[in-house]
Order: sequence, then C-alpha cells, then structure tokens
Amino acid sequence: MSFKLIVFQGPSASGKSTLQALLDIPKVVTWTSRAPREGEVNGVDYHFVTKEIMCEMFEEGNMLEMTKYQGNYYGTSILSINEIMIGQQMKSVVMDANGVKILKERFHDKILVIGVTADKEQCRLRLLSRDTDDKEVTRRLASYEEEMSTLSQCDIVIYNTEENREKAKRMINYIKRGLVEDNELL
Ligand SMILES: Nc1nc2c(ncn2[C@@H]2O[C@H](COP(=O)(O)OP(=O)(O)O)[C@@H](O)[C@H]2O)c(=O)[nH]1
Ligand SMILES: Nc1ncnc2c1ncn2[C@@H]1O[C@H](COP(=O)(O)OP(=O)(O)O)[C@@H](O)[C@H]1O
Repeated sequence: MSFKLIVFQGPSASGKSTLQALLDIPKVVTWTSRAPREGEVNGVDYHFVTKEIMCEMFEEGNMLEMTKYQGNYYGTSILSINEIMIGQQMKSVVMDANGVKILKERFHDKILVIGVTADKEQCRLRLLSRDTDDKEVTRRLASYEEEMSTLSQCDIVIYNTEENREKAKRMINYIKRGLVEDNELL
C-alpha cells in the first residue's frame, strides 16, 4: 500500500515549504486566520479566513484538527483529508506537531512524516530576511524547541541547513523517486 499523504513538520523557517515545493506533488490547502504574506495567494498557499470562520468550521465539525500557533488558528478540513484517503492521488501538507500527532493517530500507515530542521540561528536569520518585524521573528521562534522535541514522531528527518542544502535536495529527490515507483498517479 502506498502512502496517501506526505506531511512536513518542523520549526518556522526550517524549510518545510521549500522542500514541499521540491517534492512537487499536489498540496492540501489548509485553513488559517493569519493574514496573507506578500506573494501568498488565497486558495493556493492557504484558505485565508477570519478567526470567527475558523471557530465556526471547528464547532460545526468540519475540521479534522485545528491548532493555535502564535496567536492564529490553523486547521485541516475533514473533507480534504477524506478525499485523499479514499482517492488515488497522493498529496503533501505542512503541519505543526499537534496536527501531525492527530494525523498519525488516525492514518498511521497511510502517511509519511518528514521532519525538517535547521539550527535556531539559521532559522532566525531566515525569518529576519522575511519579516522585518523583530517581535514577529521572536514569536515564530518561540515554538522552536517544542517543534524540535517532537521530531521523534517523524518517519524521516532532514537537516536542512545552508551547508546541507544540496544534500537535502537529493534526499527529497530520492524520496520522490520511491514515491513515484509506489504510486502510478505521480
Ligand atoms: N496543525 C496544523 N498546523 C498547520 C496547518 N497549516 C499550517 N500549519 C502550521 O502552522 C505553522 C505556521 O505556519 P505559517 O504561518 O505558514 O508560518 P511559517 O511556518 O513560519 O512559514 C507551521 O508550523 C505550519 O506547519 C494545519 O492545517 N494544521
Ligand atoms: N537549506 C537552506 N539553506 C538556506 N536557506 C534555505 C534553505 N532551505 C530553505 N531556505 C530559505 O529559508 C526561508 C524559509 O524557508 P521556508 O521553506 O519558507 O520555511 P518554512 O516553510 O519551514 O517556514 C526561505 O527564504 C527559503 O528560501
């Protein structure tokens, strides 16, 4: 049985989205109450909605899981995951440790969890080049230790530092090759 969903977990700016893009398989678009960043597109990067809508979706039972991360809600709709689990098209998603825990409990054998890490200082510098706001950088790094301490729930961990950039890329290519062999729809 091939994997249905490839999940990326790790601290902010460790490179989850970068490696997800390299893997290049369709993405699950999750929901968030945070504001879009420059260049982010609604319905492509996230479904950007208000906190109220997120809470409504949760209360109405439409969310498989929902987490609060640095003051904003993030969540995955049940519909998006059920579609994958009954369908043939493998997808990828980026999630925090809380979301991964729930997915693993529900779909242990059907998901491959890739942990992505980098040194805190490198993450800080990457965040600084993205967010000019120092406070925002500090907020995002506040969960660094928690994300690192839960990496044992990942099936594979990629150390995605500047020095390892090429190696990380090759690891993703190896994973992709294996997945293609496993799944004729990729
Ligand atoms: N549990 C859960 N976490 C999510 C979901 N979507 C995104 N995240 C996580 O929310 C956190 C913040 O994401 P984002 O605001 O895009 O910031 P970034 O990680 O700093 O690029 C990251 O750890 C994501 O993995 C989701 O649907 N569920
Ligand atoms: N191996 C690497 N070396 C240096 N910079 C990287 C590496 N991987 C990703 N980056 C850069 O780090 C920043 C954060 O990456 P991103 O994939 O958005 O992280 P995340 O999704 O984990 O928050 C981006 O500017 C990206 O280009």
